[in-house]
Amino acid sequence: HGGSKHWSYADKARWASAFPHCGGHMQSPINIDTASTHFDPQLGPLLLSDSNLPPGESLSLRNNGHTIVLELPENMTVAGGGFPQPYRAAQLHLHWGSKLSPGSEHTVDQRRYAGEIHVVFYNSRFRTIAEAAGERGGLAVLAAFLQVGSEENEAYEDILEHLNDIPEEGGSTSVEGFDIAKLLPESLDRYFRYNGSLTTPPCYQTVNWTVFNETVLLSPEQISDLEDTLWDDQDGHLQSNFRLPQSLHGRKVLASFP
Ligand SMILES: NS(=O)(=O)c1c(F)c(F)c(SCCc2ccc(C(=O)O)cc2)c(F)c1NC1CCCCCCC1
Ligand SMILES: [Zn+2]
Repeated sequence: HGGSKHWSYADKARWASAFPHCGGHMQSPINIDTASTHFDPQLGPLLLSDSNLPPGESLSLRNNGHTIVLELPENMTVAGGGFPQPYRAAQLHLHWGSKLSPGSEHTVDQRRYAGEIHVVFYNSRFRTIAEAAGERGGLAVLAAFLQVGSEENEAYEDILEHLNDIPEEGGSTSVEGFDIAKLLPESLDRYFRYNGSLTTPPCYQTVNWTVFNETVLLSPEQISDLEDTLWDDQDGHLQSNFRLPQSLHGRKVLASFP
């Protein structure tokens, strides 16, 4: 992944020179202007299967210098939601900000949330994610906004309690299986949908994006754990790992709700 060439969020203006797709016309993230979205009744609820991973199953959690990545079993799938075929789970990772400013990737009516979870899937008609990542409709990412609430979020704690094991880039640890669905909003039937890209190099324009309308609440301590515990590959705090909104270039954003 990530290619051999080095990149960082500090030099995101130069990504397109090293990774041509990053200069394309179907890039992510975007600002979602709710007044301009189009209701599409074909966009039914998303159906997650086999997301309740048994505690005996251990998952790898890794600090790759850009985010923390939790590997997911490929028998976990998502279907419905207007997808042509079921998609298999690959990994999930997070985007966050710093104490000074929030760090979601997508914005809604120019509002940026504290953070964002991305659950990455690949189209089951491909054998591997590497193959799917290069094909139109190959990837599907489910995105939900993280907001600061009053209660500790137990599902997120199953991940965040391990951050101290992986402060440095390249660090990895194992996490006991839990219900991955609990990391997403309760209702999977209200979401925005558009065609876009990976939000980091190589920026492949092969992602079917789903951005849930309902947000997920974490405690203030959980958000600050995420902001203050990890280091990137330049010996700086791993913070504000989000790309700025990209132009729609005429793309339509659909909504599963009126
Ligand atoms: N928002 S996103 O989905 O575009 C995204 C990011 F914003 C990301 F920041 C990332 S992490 C950066 C890419 C990367 C770097 C190193 C390693 C490794 O050492 O294992 C792995 C990956 C990241 F991994 C992803 N998603 C990956 C994109 C890279 C490969 C394609 C398939 C998995 C999805
Ligand atoms: Zn992401």
